[in-house]
Amino acid sequence: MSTSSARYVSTRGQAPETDFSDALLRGIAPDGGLYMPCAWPALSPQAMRTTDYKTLALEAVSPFIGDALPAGALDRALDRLTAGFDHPAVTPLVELEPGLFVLELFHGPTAAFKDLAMQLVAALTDEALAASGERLTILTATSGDTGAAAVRAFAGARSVDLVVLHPLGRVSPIQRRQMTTVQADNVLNLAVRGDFDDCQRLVKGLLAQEALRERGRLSSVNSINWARLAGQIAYYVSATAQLGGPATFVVPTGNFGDAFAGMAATRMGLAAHGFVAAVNQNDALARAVNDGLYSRRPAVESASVSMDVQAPSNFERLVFEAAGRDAARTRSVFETFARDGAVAFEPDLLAALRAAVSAVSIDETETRAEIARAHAEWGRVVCPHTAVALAAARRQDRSKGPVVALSTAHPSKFGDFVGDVLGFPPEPAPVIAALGDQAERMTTVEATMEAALAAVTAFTART
Ligand SMILES: N[C@@H](CCOP(=O)(O)O)C(=O)O
Repeated sequence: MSTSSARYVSTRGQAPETDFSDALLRGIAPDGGLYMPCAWPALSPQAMRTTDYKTLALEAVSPFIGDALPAGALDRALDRLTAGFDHPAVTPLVELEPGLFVLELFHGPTAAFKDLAMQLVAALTDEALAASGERLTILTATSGDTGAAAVRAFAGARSVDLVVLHPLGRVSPIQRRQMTTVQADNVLNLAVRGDFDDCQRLVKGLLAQEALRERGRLSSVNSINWARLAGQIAYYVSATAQLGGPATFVVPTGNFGDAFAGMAATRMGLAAHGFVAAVNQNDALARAVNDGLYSRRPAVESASVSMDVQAPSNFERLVFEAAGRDAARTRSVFETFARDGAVAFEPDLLAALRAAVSAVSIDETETRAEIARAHAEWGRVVCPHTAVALAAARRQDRSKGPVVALSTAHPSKFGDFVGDVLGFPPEPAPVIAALGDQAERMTTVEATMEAALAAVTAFTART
């Protein structure tokens, strides 16, 4: 394990280099780019041999922290993480049929894969704030799962205020109640009249607001925060260890953080046959990779709500890597996209993007059909996001090795839709069954910076 100081650069190249603690507590670089490690650390042989989640996560994540946090911080954070999971393997790998597996990532406190990194990030944030004596306001956009995981991880945290922006009426009722029924004074839920991309745009805009910054540190726990991705690398290592060799990973994709974490694992030396980003009909990423044009369209509503994203933030990290870490070129791509709503890739960049990931779009009809097929063929009840991944996984060539579809959420978070397809409701996950019937607390705002800023300012000024 490394104890040297891991350093971070911005994908836009106009922010000073920094360490893990600062990258964690900023969330996004001051030039609007995303932090990336200056160099990819190598995974230790020990990390790739063990199936013990805490051991492998310690090995995989510690080089990204170096000596930027107090000694033992990661060890304590991983104890907190693993204690919150209801499966001894934490991320069990299940074979569906020869050569096809699902990696179950939903055994945590909110029954979605976000818990794996969010619990870790919350514990590491506590450690960083205790060391610096600061308070932090966290701003987070969600299409359902991130917000629930963040509320669960940060509710009641002494040095943190958490503001979660979700698109009004566009998350599942369970996802909404996981956020809004938590009675914690340090949590504000904003229901935004817009879509997830509006919420993410507002978060990025709020992070840059001087008026808010003057009142204290601001950060985000979306996957724009490098610490989120570092935490998600571990389960690719775990899957490969459980399998005993490399796989093709099919990742249900929204903000592209999860898929990018897998690619990061391979940069660190993990063997994999490839990555497939499985998107729903919100297919900006698939169109970018398959057609070479990254263009903005309004998000459409789907059953796999957590993937209703048309401007996936982590695509910027992929472009940065594919461009050979050319920050000026990356900046130009994303400034063009922000200005014109579309950017075409030059042939060399497109070839590098395609070498890193392939992308498949699965529509609502196929999602429903896959939920029914998964139940008929394997007796498995799956959530719509997992169904998107499984439908894409069926299209993959298994002759070069096994295919692993990531199962990112428990079906009972989407009980109405899954129940409608199958004709019976999914068995609730214990953490869903335990959801109380407390009154919901949320504030509805327009999708404008003025409205969001006013709500956040009033919240942070409340004491
Ligand atoms: N799928 C997400 C959208 C935000 O993704 P993140 O990984 O960047 O936090 C959600 O469930 O909210």
